[in-house]
Amino acid sequence: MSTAIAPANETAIQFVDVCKSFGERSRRHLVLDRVSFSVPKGKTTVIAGGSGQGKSVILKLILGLLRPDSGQVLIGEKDITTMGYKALQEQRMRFGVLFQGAALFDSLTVFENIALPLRERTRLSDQEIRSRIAATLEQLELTGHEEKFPAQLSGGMKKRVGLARALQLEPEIVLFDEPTTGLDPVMTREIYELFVRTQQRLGYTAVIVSHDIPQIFTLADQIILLNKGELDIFSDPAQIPLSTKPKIREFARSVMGQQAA
Ligand SMILES: Nc1ncnc2c1ncn2[C@@H]1O[C@H](COP(=O)(O)OP(=O)(O)OP(=O)(O)O)[C@@H](O)[C@H]1O
Repeated sequence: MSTAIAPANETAIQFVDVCKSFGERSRRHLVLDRVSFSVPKGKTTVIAGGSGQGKSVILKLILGLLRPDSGQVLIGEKDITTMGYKALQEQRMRFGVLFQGAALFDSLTVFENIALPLRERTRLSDQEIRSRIAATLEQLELTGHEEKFPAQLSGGMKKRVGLARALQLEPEIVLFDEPTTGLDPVMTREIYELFVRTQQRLGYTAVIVSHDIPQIFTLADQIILLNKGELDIFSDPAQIPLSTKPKIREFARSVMGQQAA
């Protein structure tokens, strides 16, 4: 459990004493045990931890797709755990989401894939859509690829198209679930650098669930490590190997290699 809570006006997301378990009483599996943390506005936060530690559960709680057993999940200053369906739907408009596979439509060009949320959710003219997409293509180094189909793109380009699409409705918060799955370490690093540059330029809040250690750690403003229902928060990756908790030091040794020496 951690209590590193920032002032509300600087906070995009806040978990307060959140418990989440699954299963019947006799076989109850406690995944999050009174977890508290804040995600600062306009920064990049990484959530890391071993398999099955609850990283995806946290993303689903943020999106209101799961409700906690107890505790509060605040987006800005609104507690979403008590919201009805309609309010939650409106709330989700504030989010952009980028999942593992980027979920592109194979039969649509890059341009049409990126235009999809604008066509479905806005009344922008074709001209406005074209100019908005041109700006995003440039930011994500995709200019010149707009008429290609997903099958013609490299893995890294697909991820960039996925982010371009997630950014079209100008979200305040972008959630990434293992966004570099399938990429080699060099490409992973490049993609994260581009993602963090884009986040800094546009100013949204990024929450990244990732196994890519240490590549992403050195780029993040905040790192949340999840371990057996508890979490630890670091603003500087160099502090991880210096933790007073033996389990965290062990984690640092096993995944951060020489950095932990
Ligand atoms: N809907 C659900 N019903 C029952 N158990 C669930 C459900 N969702 C998650 N869990 C359990 O909660 C635990 C955490 O799952 P979660 O998917 O958040 O892990 P993770 O940290 O994202 O792991 P990975 O890195 O392998 O994706 C797991 O034990 C999982 O089986």
